[in-house]
Order: sequence, then structure tokens, then C-alpha cells
Amino acid sequence: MPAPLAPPRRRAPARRRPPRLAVLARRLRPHSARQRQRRAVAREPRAPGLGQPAAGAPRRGARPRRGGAGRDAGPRRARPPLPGVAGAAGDARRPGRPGGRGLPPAPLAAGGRRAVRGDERRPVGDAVLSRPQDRPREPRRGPCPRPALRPRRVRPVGDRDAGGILRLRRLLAPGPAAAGRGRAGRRGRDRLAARSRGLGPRPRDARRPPRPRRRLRALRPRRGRRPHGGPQRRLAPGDGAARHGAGRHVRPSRPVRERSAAAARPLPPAGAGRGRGVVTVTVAVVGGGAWGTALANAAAAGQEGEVVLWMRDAAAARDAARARENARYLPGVPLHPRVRPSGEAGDLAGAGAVLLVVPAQTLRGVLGTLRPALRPDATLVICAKGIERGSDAFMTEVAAAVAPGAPLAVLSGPSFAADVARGLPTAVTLAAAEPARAAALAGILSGPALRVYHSGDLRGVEIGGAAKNVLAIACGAVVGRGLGESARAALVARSFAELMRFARACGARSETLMGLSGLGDLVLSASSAQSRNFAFGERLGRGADPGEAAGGKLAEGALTAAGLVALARRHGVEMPVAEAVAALVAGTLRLDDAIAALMRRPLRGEDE
Ligand SMILES: NC(=O)C1=CN([C@@H]2O[C@H](COP(=O)(O)OP(=O)(O)OC[C@H]3O[C@@H](n4cnc5c(N)ncnc54)[C@H](OP(=O)(O)O)[C@@H]3O)[C@@H](O)[C@H]2O)C=CC1
Ligand SMILES: O=C(CO)COP(=O)(O)O
Repeated sequence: MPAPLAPPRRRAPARRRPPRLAVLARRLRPHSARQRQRRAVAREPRAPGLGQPAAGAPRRGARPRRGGAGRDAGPRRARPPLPGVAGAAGDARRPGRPGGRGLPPAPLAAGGRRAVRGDERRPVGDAVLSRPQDRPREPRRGPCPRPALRPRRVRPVGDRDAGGILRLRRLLAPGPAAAGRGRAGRRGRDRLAARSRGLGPRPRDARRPPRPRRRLRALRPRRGRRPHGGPQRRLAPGDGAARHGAGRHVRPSRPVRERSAAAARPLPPAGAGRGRGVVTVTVAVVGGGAWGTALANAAAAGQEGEVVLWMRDAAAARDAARARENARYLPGVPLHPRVRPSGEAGDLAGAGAVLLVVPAQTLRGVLGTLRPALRPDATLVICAKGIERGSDAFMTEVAAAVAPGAPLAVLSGPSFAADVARGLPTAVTLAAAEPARAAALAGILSGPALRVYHSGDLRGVEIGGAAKNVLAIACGAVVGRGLGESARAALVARSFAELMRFARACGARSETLMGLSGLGDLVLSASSAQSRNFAFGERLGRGADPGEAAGGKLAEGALTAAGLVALARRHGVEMPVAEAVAALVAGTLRLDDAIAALMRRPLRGEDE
């Protein structure tokens, strides 16, 4: 029996009026590629919490609609399809976009994730993979509430660096820095931030008015000056790779813009008129030994100003200036063209940063002599590693006593002068009380091969440098005596344990000592005969007399051991290795007895 026929369904009478001609014409008109893309994006659902706009809300970054009613409100001319461009006229069968119009989707990356195209910042995964016809349709008109959550704008690291660097530049720059400080800082920050982005203008931000053209002009390099780190920058001796072949045109291994050497870029002096003279942070190095010369080269490569390399021996300075080489301490290493050896204290007068690179035991005397010639606000960067004999004072304490009120910084870490001078990769730490000062100085000294980390822990950084020299002597002695690599490794570990105990007792941070100036420097100096302290210990181990073991070279550990032990006792910290070294250096203990005493110590927990 045939099934009973269902009664025919009655259709509700159409309520809408037939569209007018103009509206029909608009619906049929081909869409631009941009428009199709925008609509396709609007249709795709987003993951909650990642900037999902409320229904009907305009996509962030979409062009604002004119006249309130939107662009659709006005009459528009239909554009003819571009000849030969598939889908230019709204081809519904575009490849890769089933049944939909718009641009084909970006290729899928591994794991089903889609490569983000252009400025799209959308979640990837199921939402994107679902078919267009399955996606919920969103009304395209109506009120435009603000999105509940906006995508977070990722702030480039350069922004932060630039802020710190500029604050430091003000600290280092001579003259009345207070005038116009705010404006200069903001302008500079904007400038460096824009440069650090490097790929074009900042994305539009509705909350900020557009920047006047006048400001953007500041981003262009000044006439006659090659942009810092430009691809054809001629490297000078001391510029990393160029150290091996002075004068060659070599492309830098890494754009200088990436590191914070931006600090060295001259800025208009605070309070000065726009476009007038510039201020460069002039660096001076006090001490023309191996480390002072290597650092002078590094500083000259890291910033644009001249670097004065002060030597106490004026004749040696003249020789170095003439030969463009410090033949006594760093033979075969050309001086950077902007390094100026000098024996005149007056030449230090303009420096905003003065690196003190003389033996620790001479720091008080040298600084006392030169202090009147220095700018009172010059940052004193202590590069000597040691504790003063007699006073048992740390180098920062010595400097603070001689130059009260002067800003201080400490540079330390695993770094043989010869390695740095040859452009071999090296990393050190620079500490200053103000983070901005530390960051900017680190930027000035950093280069393609020298990486300077910054820290706020002056005491930790200086203890690492001073104590490792003492402990390296012990390691050298064990090796010199032929006690084997196991003994050396045990000694390094136990030395590090007492270094940490001591540092903590002095108020330093453990993390600092676990870094470059601490563990890093101890490992270097305890494992290489290139270290003068290790070599000193090695000679002791072979039976040399403590008075001759230095071989005419500077072994800071031998001069620091007694002070370190005295300070440790004052703080109630056990440092058996350091005590053994102090006794060996003083000639009150034989090496075999020292080793036997260390091995006889009562057993204890490793972390006690
Ligand atoms: N070499 C290295 O690899 C590193 C060294 N350091 C530290 O840097 C400091 C200096 O070491 P480094 O450069 O190697 O030493 P050097 O022995 O190579 O040079 C010492 C320099 O200090 C000068 N000097 C010595 N006594 C005085 C004084 N009373 N007044 C003025 N100048 C003086 C010497 O001048 P003159 O020639 O006239 O005697 C020489 O220029 C040390 O504390 C060391 O621990 C830190 C990191 C690495
Ligand atoms: O401090 C140094 C390396 O970091 C240099 O060590 P020496 O003074 O033992 O040669």
C-alpha cells in the first residue's frame, strides 16, 4: 500500500522586501583579495583567551570603516577581474579553499599546525583545520563591542635594553644631564626601539596618535657616518675576526645592532638643541698590561669614541702609540685604531667610564694618584682580581675609600687576555649597583667575540675573581706534584664549595658564584697552565721556592691568599684549601703535609 502522502508544507509568506537593485549589484560585485582574506579570517573561530573578538567586533588591525555605516553604505564601482589571475573575480573553486572564497590557506606545518601568514596572529589547530561550512557564522554587522581580551603585544627586548642603555648614557655623559632629561630619554628610547624592530614601522596602536614625521627622521643615519654595524663596516684590529688580519673588509659575524652596543651610539646631549653636537661615552683604561690592552681593544671595538690606554711608563706609552702594539704584554696584537696609549693623567679627564686594570695590590695607590684627574662622576670599573694585603679589603672597598661617591662596577670572569685579544669567544660578567649602568657598560664592552653579562651583585663578582686565583694555585700544585686528574677534579669541587660558603657569608648571591665569575673562572684557572696562578702552583708542586714560583709574572692568588683566609676566619667560614695555599705561599707548610692534612680532615656531609 502506498504510504499516505504528507500534506504539502505551507511556506511562510516572505517578510523581507525584495532587495533593491543597488544592493543586488553590490552582492554580485567581485571582491578584492584583501577583502576576501579579511572575511575568511573573520569567519574562522579563535581559541578563547587569545583575542577572540566578540561577535560582530571588527578584527584588530582592520581598516576602520568610514561614515559609521561602513564602506558598503556608499555606491561602489565593480572592478573587472584581473586577466590571468585565478579567482580574482571571486572564483569559488580556488585551489586549497574548498567551496570558499579568499586566499588559499597557508601550508600546514608539522603536527597539523598552520604556518602563520603575514600579520595574522591566530591560534592554529582544529579551529583552523575545520571546514569553512562547519564554522559558526558570525554576524558581520551590528554594534562593535570591544574584544574581551586583546592579544598581548610582544615587547621587543630592544625596548628594554634601550631604556636601560639610555639611562646609563645619561649617567655617563658629561655635562648637566638633568636638563631635558625626560624628553631626550623618551626620544632615544623610541628611536632605539624602532631600530631594534628593524623590519618596518611599529604596528598601529589606536591608543597613540601617529608620530610626527619629524621624529622619524631621527632614525636615519647621519650624513657622512656609516651606520654602526653596517654590512660593509670596515673592521679594525681588535674587531673580532679582523684581529687576525688587520684592515681586511670582513662582514661582522653578527650585526652590531643585536647587541646593546647601541649604547655607544651618540645621542644629542641632554638639553642641547636638536641636530647639534653629539656626546660619546669615552672609555679610559688605567693599566697597560695584558688585560688592560685587551680590554682597551674590546672597548674601542664596542663603541665609537676614543679609548685612552693609560700606562704609568710614559716611554712605554709612546712606544705603543708609535708601533700600534703593546709589544711587552701583548706582542703581535695590533692596537685598535681608536686606542690611544698615553702616559698623561690629563688624558683621562673626559672619560665617563674608567677601567682599572692594574694589579690588585697597586689599586689604592694608582687610583689615589689619578683620582684628581678623573671626572668625579666617572664610573670606576674594577678589573683587578684580588684582596688587598694588610687591610683585607675587597677592591670595591678600596675604590670607595679612595674615591668616595664615585659610581663603581666590577668586571670579572673566565678570560685570558690573550684569548680576548685574539678574538676568541669569551664571556665575562660586569656588575654595578644600578642595572642600567651594568647593562650599558656591558653593551659598550661587548663585541663579536666578547660577551659581557651584567649583574647587580658586585660583591659576588669580585669574590669570584679574587678567590679563584687562590684556589687555582692549589689545583696547579696538585698537578705539579703529579697527583692525577681525579685529585684535581676533587680539589676543584671542594674549592668551589668553600668559595660558595665564603661568598654567602659575605652577602653575595650563590647564583653569581655559580656563574662566570666563580665557577666559570675557577674552572678556567684550575685547568690551564695559561693561568699564571695555576702555573705558580704547578711550580710549587714541582718543588720551586714560593719566592721564585711566580717566574716574574703576576700571580694575584699568592698575594690574596692571606687576606682571603683572614676574611674567612672573621666570617667564621672554613676554607681549608685556601688556608693550605696561604701556608704554602708563606712557606710555613710543605705541599705533602698540606695534602695529607686535607685528606685527614674528619669526614662530613658534602653539603655541610
Ligand atoms: N691577564 C689576564 O688574562 C687577566 C687579568 N686580570 C686581572 O687584571 C689585573 C691586571 O692584570 P694584567 O694586565 O694581566 O697584568 P700585567 O702583569 O699584564 O700588567 C700589569 C700592568 O699594571 C701596571 N702596573 C703595575 N704596577 C703598577 C703601579 N704601581 N702603578 C701603575 N701601574 C702599575 C704594569 O705597568 P708596568 O709595565 O709599568 O709595570 C702593567 O701595565 C690583575 O688583577 C689580574 O688578575 C683579569 C682578567 C684576565
Ligand atoms: O683571571 C684570569 C682569567 O680569568 C687570568 O688568570 P691568571 O691571572 O691566573 O693568569
